[in-house]
Amino acid sequence: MTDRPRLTVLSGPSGVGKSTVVAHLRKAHPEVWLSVSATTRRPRPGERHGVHYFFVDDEEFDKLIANGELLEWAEFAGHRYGTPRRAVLDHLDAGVPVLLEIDLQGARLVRDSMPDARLVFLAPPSWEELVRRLTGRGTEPPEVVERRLAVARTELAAEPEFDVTLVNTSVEDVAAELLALIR
Ligand SMILES: Nc1nc2c(ncn2[C@@H]2O[C@H](COP(=O)(O)OP(=O)(O)O)[C@@H](O)[C@H]2O)c(=O)[nH]1
Ligand SMILES: Nc1ncnc2c1ncn2[C@@H]1O[C@H](COP(=O)(O)OP(=O)(O)O)[C@@H](O)[C@H]1O
Repeated sequence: MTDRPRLTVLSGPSGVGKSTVVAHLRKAHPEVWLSVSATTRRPRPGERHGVHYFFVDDEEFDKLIANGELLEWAEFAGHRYGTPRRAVLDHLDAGVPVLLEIDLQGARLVRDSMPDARLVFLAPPSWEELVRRLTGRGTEPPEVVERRLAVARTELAAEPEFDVTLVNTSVEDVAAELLALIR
């Protein structure tokens, strides 16, 4: 057995600031490898194929599942999202710390298949602040925001399942705490 670095999974409700924290961390620490997920959702303005996500259609996603190419996958707010298995294992084998930013269902699946993974929950300072961030981001129409907030209520209840909780008050502080956990 090689001495593999640990897999870190960052999860938390939509709009809590996962992408913001991860972007901040990676800017200062590009040595942390962030898995790029496949998704059937359409790109938002500025999102690039292969950088933010691999944007695929339903048929391509079906193939990824059928070929066993996904470490885990889940349906979230009407779209499917999955972690390509090979790249994660290759980076871990090469000694590179790997970070996954995935939803609660995916975090549970990783916990079951890779018990050594460390599960980190990103929590909002308050419910009101979560609503403000998700609405303020302005990337989704009101009905999608509503759907994501409904999911967020159940996701917040799952916090005790995680190894660590970080409260996203300051992006800088949380990114530093996350880095310390990854290393
Ligand atoms: N299970 C799983 N969830 C994912 C994956 N990639 C992204 N997600 C999660 O899917 C949810 C929706 O992501 P997205 O549409 O980009 O919205 P955002 O996170 O609110 O910006 C978030 O909770 C992501 O963490 C994946 O590969 N697997
Ligand atoms: N610590 C923070 N304080 C204030 N606003 C934040 C903080 N972290 C993130 N945000 C803002 O909240 C919104 C949602 O953040 P985002 O990273 O897109 O969340 P997620 O990836 O969890 O869905 C964005 O507009 C972002 O700028």
